[in-house]
Formats: sequence, C-alpha cells, structure tokens
Amino acid sequence: MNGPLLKVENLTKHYPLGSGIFKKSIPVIRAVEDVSFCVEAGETLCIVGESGCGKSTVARLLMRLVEPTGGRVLIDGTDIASLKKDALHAWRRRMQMVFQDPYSSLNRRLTAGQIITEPVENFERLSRKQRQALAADLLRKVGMSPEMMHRLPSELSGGQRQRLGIARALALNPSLIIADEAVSALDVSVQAQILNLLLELQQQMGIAFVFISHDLGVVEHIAHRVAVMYLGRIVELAPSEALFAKPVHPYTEALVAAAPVPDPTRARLEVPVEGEVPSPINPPSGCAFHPRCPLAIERCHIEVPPLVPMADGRVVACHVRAPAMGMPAPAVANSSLTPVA
Ligand SMILES: Nc1ncnc2c1ncn2[C@@H]1O[C@H](COP(=O)(O)OP(=O)(O)OP(=O)(O)O)[C@@H](O)[C@H]1O
Repeated sequence: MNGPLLKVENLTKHYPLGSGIFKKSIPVIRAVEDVSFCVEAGETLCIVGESGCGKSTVARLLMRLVEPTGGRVLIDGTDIASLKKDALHAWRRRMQMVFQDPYSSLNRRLTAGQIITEPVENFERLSRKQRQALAADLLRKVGMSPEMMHRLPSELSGGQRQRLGIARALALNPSLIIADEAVSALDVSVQAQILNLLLELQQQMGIAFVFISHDLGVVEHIAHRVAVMYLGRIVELAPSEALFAKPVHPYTEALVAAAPVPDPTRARLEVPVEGEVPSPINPPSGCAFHPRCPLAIERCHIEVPPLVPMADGRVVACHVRAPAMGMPAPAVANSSLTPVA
C-alpha cells in the first residue's frame, strides 16, 4: 500500500455556542483549526498540549464520533466521510479507540470475556467455544490470565481494566489505535507496564498509534513523532528525538522545560511562559500564543504563522523561529531565547 495509513487534511471543528435564533452570527468554540498530519503503518504519533488545546476533539474527529466543520480524514487514501454502509463497517474494524477511564467506558454488567469479544460479535456469530478461545487469546495478549474472563470490571484493578480496554481494542485486529490519555489514570508503575505492552503489541502486530497525552515523560518514551497543539492548531510537528533535544517553537520549549525529566543538556527557557491558554471562543489575533510568548514581535500580533518545514524534517509555525520563505528573519529583542536556525 502506497501513502500513509492515516492522512488528516485541514481538519477543523467549531462548536456553536447556543442556537443563535435571534443572533445573526453565532459565536463558536474553535476547538480544532486547520490541523493536518499523517500517520504511517506501525508508527506512533503523539499529540500533546495543555488542557483545552483540542487533542480529544482531534481523536473524536478521527473516530467519526463528531463531524468536522471542515477538512478530511483519509484512511489508506479514502475519505471516511465518503464511506457507505459496508465500507464504513469495514473501516470501523481498522480503527479502534482506548479511553482514559476504562471503568466508565466498560459495560459493568458484562464479564471481561463478554466485553472483549463483543466487538467481534458485532460482526459475526461466535459459538460459546469460539468466544472462550477468543477471550483467552486476547487476555493472554495483554498479559492477563484467561481465568479473568469470568470477572466483572468491578472485580479488576485499574491496570487490569486498562488492559481489558486494550484487549477489546485488539479484538478486531486494527491497523490503528487512538489512545486518549490511556495511561493518565494509572499509577506510574502500572503506566510503565501498559506503555511497554503497547510497544510490544506494536512490534508484534504492526499497529499504528495516535497517542494523546499531556505527559511529556510518557510521550518521550513511546513517540516516533510528536505534534504539539496550542489553541486548536498544530504549532510544531517533529520527530520525537529532535523535538525533545531541540524544541523550536517557544511553546514546545516551554512544555519541554516544564516537564519533570531530569536532563541537564536540554534547552531551558529562562523566561518562563506564564498565564493560561486563552479562550477558544475569542482567540488572540495572529499567532494565538503571542500573549504568552517571550519572543513575540509585531508580526505575531497580526498574522497567523504558517507551518514551515525545517531541514531536520519538522514543521514549525513561528514567525521568529521559523520565518516563512521570502520573509526576513526578524531581530529578536529582549529575550533570553534565540532564534533557532
Ligand atoms: N462537545 C463540545 N461542545 C462544546 N465545546 C466543546 C465540546 N468538546 C470540546 N469542547 C471545547 O473544545 C475545546 C477543546 O477541547 P478538547 O477536549 O478537545 O481539549 P483537550 O486538549 O483534549 O483538553 P483536555 O486535555 O483537558 O482533555 C475546549 O475549549 C472545550 O471546552
């Protein structure tokens, strides 16, 4: 198969605020704005950013749990919005989601065995024997004993429930798993077990992951590439090693500097980024990060910076650090930060 497994083009999601019956224009929450990226088979793309930056909305758009305001999602080159009944059914087998809180996403009245075989039974009838064999196989894949198939979710630990959520996602042999804060609710040691399990499954089964997390320690452990979102937009998308070794966008730099990973070789932001993410209802003009950015220049107040490709394969949206072709690199005044070549 040529081309990426998943291609996201100019994806946009605005949530209208109120019905606007008496108003001419309805204000909207700009949750996702013009987001584009690709994911190759067997690759892990992590999406990071502060709360409210639009990460979960991207996940919901990928799973078609919400409809986009604009843009497209293509699987193996096919726009998922164009799929009719049977093709949509087939596509649903290929993409699965693992949620943050396994307890609320699992049916508490079903046994572990019923929970993990349910996706398959939506497609085909299984005999009792087949169901048990499938449940045992899936439980083994996620490092659980087949005897657990008779337990209810309430009889399992948080880590076991998350393994169950992963087993359920694996039931249909997906090509892509979307994991939204899939380990955030777990203790650090259980987190590490689940992350290692995901890495093993990726190696064995060639599954691609879109992994959403606000935890940069987790991201650094598993990502091949990282997309950094700020107020609905991607501001930097880079190979993981390059991003952590040398973050280019000032927002990425601030996130990496704030992450509790002891690495003295890392760039440190001497002028910390302060304040909170502004409202997505009325985002700042130009670069939405400019009110918090120690590097901001006049252009940042006016123009939305485009994502500019850099020599090491990353793309960055920053007038100062990655000026678009044809624009002179501006002088940087009053900052401990320097433009990155
Ligand atoms: N169904 C909805 N209706 C209206 N606004 C929404 C809806 N879902 C999300 N939003 C808004 O869209 C913006 C992006 O939310 P989203 O949940 O995608 O962010 P996030 O980066 O995943 O945040 P978190 O890390 O806290 O989960 C937020 O301002 C949020 O309030």
